[in-house]
Order: sequence, then C-alpha cells, then structure tokens
Amino acid sequence: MLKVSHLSRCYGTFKAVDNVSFAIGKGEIVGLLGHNGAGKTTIMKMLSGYLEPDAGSVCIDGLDMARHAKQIQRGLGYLPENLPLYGEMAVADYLDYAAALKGLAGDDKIAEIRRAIRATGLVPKLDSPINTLSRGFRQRVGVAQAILGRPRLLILDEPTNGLDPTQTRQMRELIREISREATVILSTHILQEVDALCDRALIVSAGRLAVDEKLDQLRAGNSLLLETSAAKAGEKLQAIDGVDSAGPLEEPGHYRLALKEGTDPRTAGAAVAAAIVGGGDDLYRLQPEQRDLESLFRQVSEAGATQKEELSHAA
Ligand SMILES: Nc1ncnc2c1ncn2[C@@H]1O[C@H](COP(=O)(O)OP(=O)(O)OP(=O)(O)O)[C@@H](O)[C@H]1O
Repeated sequence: MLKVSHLSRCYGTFKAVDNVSFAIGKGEIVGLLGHNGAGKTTIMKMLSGYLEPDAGSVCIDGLDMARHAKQIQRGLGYLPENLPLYGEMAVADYLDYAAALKGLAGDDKIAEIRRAIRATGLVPKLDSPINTLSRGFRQRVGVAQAILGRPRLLILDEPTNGLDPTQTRQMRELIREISREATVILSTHILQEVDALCDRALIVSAGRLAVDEKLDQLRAGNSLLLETSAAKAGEKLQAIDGVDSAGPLEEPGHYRLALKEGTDPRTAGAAVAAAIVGGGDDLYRLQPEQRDLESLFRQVSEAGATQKEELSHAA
C-alpha cells in the first residue's frame, strides 16, 4: 500500500531525514517513533506530499507521489502536527470547507461530514467556533477533517499531543476504530501509544530508520544472553543448529546469540549449554534476552546520540 524508498531531506546543510526506506501493508497500524527532532514530522510531511524529498520516493498503491500527488492526496487523510484551523469558523462550517477541498460535493459531502462528526464525537460542538474549543476537541476536529472521504491511508502526526488521559484514551479508541477501514501511520514519542495501538514500530534516530519491527516479534524476543569462561566462544557457538550469529559483548566472556527464525530458544539454549560444558568451560549464565519497546528505544537513542557526537567532532 505504502512504499517509501531511500527518502532523504535536508534543511539547508542539515540532513533531517537520511535514506529512509520501509513499506506498509493494507490495514496495518504503524507507529513512527523517535525523540524530539528525530525527523518524524519531516517524514510525515513527505508521505503526505506536503514536502518534497531531496532524494528517494513515496509510492502509494503503486502511484508515485512526485508525479501523482493530487490523485494520491484524494485518498489520503493527514493530521499535521500543527493543523491550521480557522478559529472564527464553527466546527460544522470548517468541516464543510475541508470536505469541499477534498473534492466532496452534494449528498456525498453531507454524508461524509455526518460520519466524521459522529466518529469523532463532535456532535455537541457543531456550532461552536473552533477557538472556543478545548485542545482535545480541536484535535478531534483535526482527525475529523483527516477522515473525510474515507481515506485508505491515514497519516497522523502526534494525534494525542497535549491531550489529557481521558482524551488520550478516547483518541486511541477512535484511531483503533478508524483502522478497521484504513491503514494508519502515526508518529509519537510516547512508547505506550505504540504499545497500545500499533502492529509495528519504526524507530527513527537522527534522521535514520534504526528499527523496523513487528511488536509481537519484539515481545517474543529471539536471542539469548550467555556468560561463560570460554574466551573465544563465538565461532564455535555460531556453528550450533538454530544460532544465527554469536556476537561478543563488551565484557569478556559475555555473548549475545541471535537465533534463526522459528528456533525454539529452549532447544538452542540446551545445545549451547552442552557445547560450552562439553568443551570443558564454565557456564555462568544463559537466558533469553528481555526485549521491549522501551529498552530498544533507549538502545537506539544512545546509539543516535553517540553518532551525533562523532559527527560534530568530525565537522
Ligand atoms: N523548516 C525547517 N528548517 C530548518 N530545520 C528544520 C525545519 N523543520 C525541521 N527542522 C529540523 O529538522 C530536524 C527534524 O525535525 P522534525 O520536526 O522532523 O522532527 P520530529 O521527530 O518530528 O520532532 P518532534 O518530536 O520534536 O516534533 C530537527 O532538528 C528540526 O530542528
């Protein structure tokens, strides 16, 4: 449905997005995660056709954004980070205007506005000028305009930004509801948001895509941590059935063993233990590696910070 290839974008000489590629299938909810300034909004702007990439391409349903922006944008809903809402306008008038901009007219337009208003719980606020609404309701107006016309792809930049816990819960329910009909990519720096809503996480760090992983795979984990007296066990362990790679960690005798897909960690663990003990070495620790979004995010951020530091020293 969405294919992003080698996307890059600079602001002046600063590279905000650097060679990012990923693909999203129909019906997925994907979270784009990253620290402040990681490049999420810049990526979202390019996905929506609002900003042109310096290099790379965005294809939606086989159409290239560079050549078919108008056509693609008709089937796309976008909630930008700071949606310019016209404060003096009543909610109903604003949505009527937004629907017309999307090319909706006549009965279709009325039906779509009604649907968006109901989906976002905006019925009691229809006649209220936008500048009298709370932040949560303004955000709902933003989502309502994004879902007008039943877009097949929804791009939501920080949809729960600034919402209180109740509003956040309601917004998540709304996104889940919308995802029954549409593919959703949402950006956030809130890990729980991705945990609660998404099938997959993309983590950007310093403009680069550092992680692209399904959350159930992430939760299942597929690696072992080993501590042994064997000084150079790497090669021997790599030869064990089910072990994909055996990398030494910083401390001597510590290894991280990545397992091949479909390998049962218990079976591989037993073979690893037998190889260590059978070779006359001591086995101090062997356990599945605990992986969660938070530790992965921390790892990626630390790596990104080191990389930034190295770049600034080199400059
Ligand atoms: N118009 C611009 N001109 C210059 N630099 C910009 C511009 N827009 C963004 N940047 C810079 O590009 C980098 C990426 O910004 P971007 O807004 O994409 O990050 P983000 O991950 O969305 O951050 P946040 O979570 O704070 O919204 C940042 O360092 C930012 O300062």
